[in-house]
Amino acid sequence: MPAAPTRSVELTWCVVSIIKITNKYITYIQLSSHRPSSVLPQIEDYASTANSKICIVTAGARGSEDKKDVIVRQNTEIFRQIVPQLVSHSPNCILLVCSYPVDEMSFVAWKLSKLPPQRVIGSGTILESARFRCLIAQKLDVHPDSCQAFVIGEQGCNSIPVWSSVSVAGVRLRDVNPDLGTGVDPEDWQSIHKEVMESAKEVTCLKECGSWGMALSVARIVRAVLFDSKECFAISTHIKGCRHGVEKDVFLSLPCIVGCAGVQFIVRQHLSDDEKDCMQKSADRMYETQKTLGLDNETKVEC
Ligand SMILES: NC(=O)c1ccc[n+]([C@@H]2O[C@H](COP(=O)([O-])OP(=O)(O)OC[C@H]3O[C@@H](n4cnc5c(N)ncnc54)[C@H](O)[C@@H]3O)[C@@H](O)[C@H]2O)c1
Repeated sequence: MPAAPTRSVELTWCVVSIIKITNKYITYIQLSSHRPSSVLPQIEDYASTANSKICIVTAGARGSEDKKDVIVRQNTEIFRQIVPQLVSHSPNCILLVCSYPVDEMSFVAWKLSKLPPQRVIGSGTILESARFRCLIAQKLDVHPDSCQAFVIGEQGCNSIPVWSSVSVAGVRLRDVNPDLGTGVDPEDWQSIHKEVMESAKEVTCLKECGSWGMALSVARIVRAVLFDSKECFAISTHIKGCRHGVEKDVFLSLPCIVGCAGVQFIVRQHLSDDEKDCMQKSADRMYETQKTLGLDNETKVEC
């Protein structure tokens, strides 16, 4: 693996570095950097991206994550410049969105691209889910691969840990501890979700860069698409009508089977009433933000 630059490590750079060494078969990766760099090729001419199987969009405005509404509007303008051009040259591509805030930007990319919803994927809560599994595994002293656990919904502080389905080797932990993940749990499993949300800051503090974990997650999604592996990831997807009561055109994370067609299907987890309620609240928040983006008149794609 190439040595990490000491300053200003962009997500694009990390994704490309990881994919280069793990995957020989990628035909093209969309790079978003405008910044002159000896490492990142610059794309001025979108024709050079023609017939990509997968286009990864990491372009985004810099700004405080507290000002999410401002960033959504700025990034929507950036996506207007990028997405239609990309898709016109690669009409059969899978569009993989990483830009913040990923759920809103996946919706924007879907609207602007006019692609079928299963071909627009947001990186969503894939990294949170990996960290969640890891911390649960540490507490139980088992390998993370032996733990099934997902963080779903909205990426960030409103994400939802699905305590109701956490299991090890098919044993649901709620069957062992019915209070698992609740406020009255004597074992305080709830604090693990807090740790997941704080871990991004901690990683950035310790490593001076938080992009490598995200880049590894993106590389896993890319591999699943290119090798049609049908792996299951918590990624941001169009969730309307997915049986959790959400009837709005919004993108939120749910466990999805990923293959060459993008999201092959959404896994229908049995959520508790509280978890469904949180999904609905996130969907309502998304919908309110989306209404302000002026995308309502874009051509609607049938789901
Ligand atoms: N770093 C992470 O761990 C991480 C994780 C998840 C999501 N994200 C999100 O992914 C995005 C990229 O992260 P980053 O750390 O690389 O940020 P960054 O600010 O270093 O990179 C953003 C890139 O977008 C480019 N850009 C801006 N406007 C553009 C336009 N109109 N056309 C083409 N390119 C344009 C910039 O030149 C820059 O290269 C951000 O939105 C970030 O919030 C980052």
